[in-house]
Amino acid sequence: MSNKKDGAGSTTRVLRTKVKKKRGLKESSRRWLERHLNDPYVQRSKTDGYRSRAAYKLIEIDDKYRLLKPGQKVIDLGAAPGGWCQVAAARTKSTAQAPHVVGIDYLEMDAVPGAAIVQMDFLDDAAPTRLIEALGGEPDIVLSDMAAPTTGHRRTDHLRTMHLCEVAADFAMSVLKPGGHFLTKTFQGGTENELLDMLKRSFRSVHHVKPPASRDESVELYLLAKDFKGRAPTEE
Ligand SMILES: C[S@@+](CC[C@H](N)C(=O)[O-])C[C@H]1O[C@@H](n2cnc3c(N)ncnc32)[C@H](O)[C@@H]1O
Repeated sequence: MSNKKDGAGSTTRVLRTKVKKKRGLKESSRRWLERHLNDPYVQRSKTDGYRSRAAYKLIEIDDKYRLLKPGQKVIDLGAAPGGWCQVAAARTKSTAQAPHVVGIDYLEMDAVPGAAIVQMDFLDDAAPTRLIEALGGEPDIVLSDMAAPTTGHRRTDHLRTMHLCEVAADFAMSVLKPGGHFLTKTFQGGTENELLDMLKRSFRSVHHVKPPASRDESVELYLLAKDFKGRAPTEE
């Protein structure tokens, strides 16, 4: 995959210029930028043409659990800048003309070949309908890498991201095909156990995953719920 086609290297160029200038950058920000730029996954993503190092988290999880298959329909929640969409589109590619991957983010992002992008807040009441319309049917897989913008207050950040995770789980259980899968970012500590119990009732296998690309020092974890049991038939 060429990074010239979709500008995967442009963010890094801007960051490198900032590090070089150093003046005006706080010490902690400068350290973060240096760590980011020296990160082997960041460097690999430039060579491989992925928009984000996050792409490798999905690649590693999918290589291990074999979720994505050609012809499947996928919804990617919190898609920008598009790394997961790139991986999902490549791994579900089939002869069908219609996009089989739909990503949503409130941030603007460049088009991803093989994926349709909906720019809106996933918490908007209209988002589920927009996503299903754009996909043209129910998904086989719902992915969520959504993270709330950080406030600096750890507990607040945790609660806000866990809320996104819970809304994503409700959405997945209301739209997935029987046998479908749900993968979501979550955080270590407390709340996710309630979510775990809810998912265990609806999926045949549920467990936490920490892919090697997720930094050891990060409290981030992924929750993988496989083989959706399906919804109870609605009463007439
Ligand atoms: C960690 S990034 C996702 C990276 C992406 N998986 C990739 O591979 O490029 C998290 C994204 O979640 C998005 N997000 C957070 N809350 C959201 C919401 N309520 N609706 C839509 N997107 C949201 C953020 O804008 C951000 O782009």
